[in-house]
Amino acid sequence: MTVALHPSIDNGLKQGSGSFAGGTLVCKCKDHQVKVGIKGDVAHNHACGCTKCWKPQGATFSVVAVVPRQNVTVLENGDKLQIVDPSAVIQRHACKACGTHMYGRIENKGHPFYGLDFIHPELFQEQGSQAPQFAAFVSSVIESGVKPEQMAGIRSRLKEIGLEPYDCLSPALMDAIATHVAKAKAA
Ligand SMILES: N[C@@H](CCC(=O)N[C@@H](CSCO)C(=O)NCC(=O)O)C(=O)O
Ligand SMILES: [Zn+2]
Ligand SMILES: [Zn+2]
Repeated sequence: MTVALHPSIDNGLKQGSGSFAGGTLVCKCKDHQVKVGIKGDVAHNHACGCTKCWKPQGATFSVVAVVPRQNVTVLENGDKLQIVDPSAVIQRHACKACGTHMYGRIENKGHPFYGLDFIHPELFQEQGSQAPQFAAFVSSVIESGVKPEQMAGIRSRLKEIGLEPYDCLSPALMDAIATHVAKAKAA
């Protein structure tokens, strides 16, 4: 049986159009849905195995990307949003009714990713946003109940669909974090 990762990638990656102009993220409620407008395409889209990112029912990984925070606007039913864990680095604003995370915001101005919000592109009502580029925090799925002996199958399935598995972030993002830290230390 094929290893299930996430419904939006289990049948292979759907490449982005390369000219996605933005769209609307919609929560899973049947009515009074929370809607969040996003300007422009997403960046650094990835499958994330961490325990904190929102995943649809039954998924092992989330699919999460970043956008500049100024490109994110709550359009409808923002009164249904609440912060999942105010002490977390990424403050995830979730729909109180259905639990879907609509955007995650970093408020710490010293954080390497300050200025970027985390969103789940599968919630776009439009097609064409950037496809996932890699898989992050892969070993962390064990914290959600995956057995260590399942990891070889998970990593090989990720590679098969074109997502290089990393146990933290991708080398490009780890380099960006280290560059930020080095500059902060030098200042
Ligand atoms: N093993 C932990 C890892 C959690 C973690 O560090 N997650 C990252 C990536 S989230 C999107 O890529 C992170 O930056 N978290 C900050 C936060 O969640 O506030 C686990 O699985 O819980
Ligand atoms: Zn909802
Ligand atoms: Zn995560």
